[in-house]
Formats: sequence, C-alpha cells, structure tokens
Amino acid sequence: MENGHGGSKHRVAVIGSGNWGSVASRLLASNTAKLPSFYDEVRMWVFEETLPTGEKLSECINRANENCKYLPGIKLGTNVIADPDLESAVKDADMLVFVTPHQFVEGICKKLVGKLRPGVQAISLIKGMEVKMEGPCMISKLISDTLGINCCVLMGANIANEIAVEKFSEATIGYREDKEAASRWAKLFTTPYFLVSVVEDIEGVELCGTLKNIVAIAAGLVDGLDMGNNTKAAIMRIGLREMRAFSKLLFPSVRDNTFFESCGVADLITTCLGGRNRRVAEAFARNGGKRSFDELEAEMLHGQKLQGVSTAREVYEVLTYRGWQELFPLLSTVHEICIGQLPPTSIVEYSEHTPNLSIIGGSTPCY
Ligand SMILES: NC(=O)C1=CN([C@@H]2O[C@H](COP(=O)(O)OP(=O)(O)OC[C@H]3O[C@@H](n4cnc5c(N)ncnc54)[C@H](O)[C@@H]3O)[C@@H](O)[C@H]2O)C=CC1
Ligand SMILES: O=C(CO)COP(=O)(O)O
Repeated sequence: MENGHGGSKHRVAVIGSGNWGSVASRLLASNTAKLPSFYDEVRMWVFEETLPTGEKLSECINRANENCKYLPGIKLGTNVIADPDLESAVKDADMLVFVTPHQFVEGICKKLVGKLRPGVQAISLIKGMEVKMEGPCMISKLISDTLGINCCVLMGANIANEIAVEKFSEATIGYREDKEAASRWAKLFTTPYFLVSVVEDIEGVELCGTLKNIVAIAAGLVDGLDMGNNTKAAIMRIGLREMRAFSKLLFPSVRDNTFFESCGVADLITTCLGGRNRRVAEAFARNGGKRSFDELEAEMLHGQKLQGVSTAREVYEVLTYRGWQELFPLLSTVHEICIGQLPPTSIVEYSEHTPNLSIIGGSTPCY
C-alpha cells in the first residue's frame, strides 16, 4: 500500500515510554518484525531522566533492551529503540502512537507542530481528558486539532504488566469515518494474545477508558474501608451507569453497545480489581484520607502516574459548569473525597450533599 511518502511500508513511532508505553512498544515491535508492510524498527520517545545509578533512562533501555524503571525484567525486542529527542523520534514515522499520562500530551503536541511528515496517522492509548474554556476536550481531539492529523483511540481491559507477559487480553479501537486507518491500526496491534476489535464510536471508546479511572478510585476506597464485594459491585454498577449517562450527555452519538466492548465493562472490571487507581485509593482510605493522593502516588508508584484523580477534577469542572452535579453523585463524590472535602466513607453515605445517591443506588432511574 502506498503510504504517501513514496514507499509502500509504514514506520511506527511511540510517544511515551512509561509502563503501558513500554509494553505497547514491545507488542508493536513484535508485529512490525513480522509484517512486511511495516519497517521493523519502532522508535520510542523517552522523557529523559537520570536513574539512581547515574545512567540516563534512554541509555539504560538501549543497553539492556528493558525499561529499567517502568517495566523492569521484560525484554522489549531489539527493534525497539529508545530516543530522548522527540523530534528525532517522530521524524521518519507515518504512524504515531501516543501513550503518555494525559497531563503531558498538550505540551508534547505543541512541540510537534510542523515537525511531522505529511499524511501521518495517529492513535491515542491515553486515558484522560482536558477541560478548556470552551469545554471538555478528549485527548484524541486535542492531538487531531493541534497537529491536523487523524487520530483513532485504543482502549480496553489492558493492565500493562499482564500484557507484558502475554496473558490474553482484548482491546477496542474507536474511530471516526476513516475505517481503513482503524483497520491498519488493528492489524498492527493484534497478536494471538491481544485481540482488537474496531468500532465507529471514538468518543464512546475514549470516554469509557477515561471515566472508568474515576470509578476505580471509588472501588479502591470501598476496598480500603473493607466494605466487601457486594458494595464494590454496587459501586461498579452505579459507576458504569454514570459513565454511560455522562458520555451520552456530552456526545449524543455515543452508542450503548460500546459499553459492552473491552473498553467498557471489561476495562471497568479489571481496573476496579487490579489497577493502580484502585490500589492507591485503597491506601488513601486506609489512612483515613490523611495522606494525599500525590504523596501516596509518589510513594507507591515510583514515577508511574494516576489518571483517576485529575480526571475526577476535570469531570467535576464540567459537572459544576453545566449544573449536572446532582445527576452524577458518584463522579462528584470521588472528586470531593480526593481533595479532602469529604471523608472516604462518603463514597457510600446518603448525605445531604449527595441527595441523588439514594435514587441512583436504587432502582429508579434518574436519567
Ligand atoms: N499502565 C497501564 O496498565 C495502562 C495505562 N494506560 C494509560 O496509558 C497512559 C500512559 O500510561 P503509562 O505508560 O502506564 O505511564 P506511567 O504511569 O508509567 O507514567 C510515567 C511516564 O510519564 C513520563 N513523564 C513523567 N513526567 C513527564 C513529563 N513532564 N512529560 C512527559 N512525560 C513525563 C515518564 O517518563 C513515564 O514514561 C495513561 O493515560 C494511562 O491511563 C492504559 C492502559 C493500561
Ligand atoms: O487502564 C488500565 C487498565 O486497562 C490501567 O489502570 P490503572 O491506571 O488504574 O492501573
């Protein structure tokens, strides 16, 4: 296939080298090495840092073929090349995979303006959103708008450490209009242990991945309060319902079926059982909310980043601005707990503050 650059092969670069970024690079590199329509090499942009040994992270990755900090013990494939220079990492690529914590993507995109080859296609694996003066902005749109390129999304029940050791997982690619691009991404990501489906509902897929991180914080709080499985299941059910309602209010085109894909209920379940948001929220509740999420994140995750706390704040801004707070007691309460305005126990309390919790927790639909 002609790729727009006078050649028939595609070249892949990954922007991000954290926990999922490293695993995604490994997975992609295993496929580019096999598929004739891709160049073998996968260049992975590294946000450079110096390790306690004094070695640079990018040098350590290229020497050991492992991400010594964010994914130790896993060989990435010799065709993964770490590159600390953003411009150099992307300059030859026509397929860009964005996978950084969401708070950094805007700054990265600004640095890439005017630096990309014509005809570049992108995909975002980033779970999160930005809130601008004009309103909420999904990360794929931020990438598309800033760089003037098409951007699909890939979300799913994808705890990176499990995919790193090739345990079977599924994922969902969301796209808008350009099905051919989405199919090319699906081919590039699919392996026998990583099955990818494609749906024409980019907002639905991306909002599932984004919002489930808030519900995972709620699930972690319930774990930290030792409330048991029934309560956690209730939180997940209520959370899923709020996720769907919020998504459809923001984007009426969002489809119900998307919530039954890997990006929907499956990602919600895996993150509420085994994710980092859940784990840190459990510690937060066990400490009675006395140690902040920032402090616990730094202590427990060693440089990896939580997305749920900032996403809860961003969603809360949308809820307050639009006067939707009472419709979404779970999403609102998680933010108020995260900032210390409410105690962790409020996650299951029927308080004056959350008058609709009784409605939403019961059988009467409130939307
Ligand atoms: N880890 C996982 O299991 C999964 C993560 N995701 C999503 O993928 C995205 C990326 O997550 P991870 O790769 O796990 O990252 P991570 O949580 O390991 O984050 C650390 C990364 O952030 C980088 N970083 C730190 N400061 C930076 C700065 N100022 N500018 C740019 N980069 C900086 C670090 O170098 C490192 O690469 C997130 O949106 C996450 O929700 C999605 C599925 C699974
Ligand atoms: O998105 C994830 C799994 O699909 C990972 O979630 P955490 O960031 O909570 O670990």
